[in-house]
Amino acid sequence: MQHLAADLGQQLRQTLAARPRARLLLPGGSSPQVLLPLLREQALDWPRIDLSPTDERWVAADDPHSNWRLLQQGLPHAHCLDPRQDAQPEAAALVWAQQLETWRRFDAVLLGMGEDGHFASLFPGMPNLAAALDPATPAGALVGMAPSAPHQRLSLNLSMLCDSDWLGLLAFGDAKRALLEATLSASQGSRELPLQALLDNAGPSLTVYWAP
Ligand SMILES: O=C1O[C@H](COP(=O)(O)O)[C@@H](O)[C@H](O)[C@H]1O
Repeated sequence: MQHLAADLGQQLRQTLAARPRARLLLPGGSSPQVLLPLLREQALDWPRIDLSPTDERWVAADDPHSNWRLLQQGLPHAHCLDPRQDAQPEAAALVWAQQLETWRRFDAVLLGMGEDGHFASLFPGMPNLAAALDPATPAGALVGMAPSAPHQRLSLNLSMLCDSDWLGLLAFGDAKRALLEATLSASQGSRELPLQALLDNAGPSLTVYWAP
């Protein structure tokens, strides 16, 4: 995890040496909980860093399940954009994506994954999954649906998430490792498993950070 924090820190420092602001996307869920304190210790001019979650659960901003809340509390000196840009999820997704449009191309995007092969809030079996994983779909955000509560989500699509100078995937535990290895050795082309689409599309530009 120290290695990941150092790599992200270096990428952000390089960006801030060249430009006024750096743009960073981080995952929510449980995985970043170990990373955030290490990242906060990096020598970075945090007020010049714009941060957004890769996806958000459709709950109140102060709900314990909120990814925005997790990031905002973990990196309090960064400027963390709340995806809840409207009272309705569809409109919120639209406005959130419009705001992120002004940030692209991102400087660093770190993704998390689930044992079911989802990343961000792009879950297997979701009705609008095929379009969300199609690299030909314009970069944007959508309303996602998780199989477990909280069900309703906002998520950036594959095109948006991969539009970054630095792309990482954080995974903990043996089950995620086994899924990654099986997916990497599977034949390319199937987009039924979101993770497969990510690995196919990102190719060698994606660095996987695994920890037990
Ligand atoms: O629901 C989510 O799941 C993934 C993976 O979460 P984890 O708890 O297994 O690390 C996460 O990347 C995503 O941001 C989150 O909303």
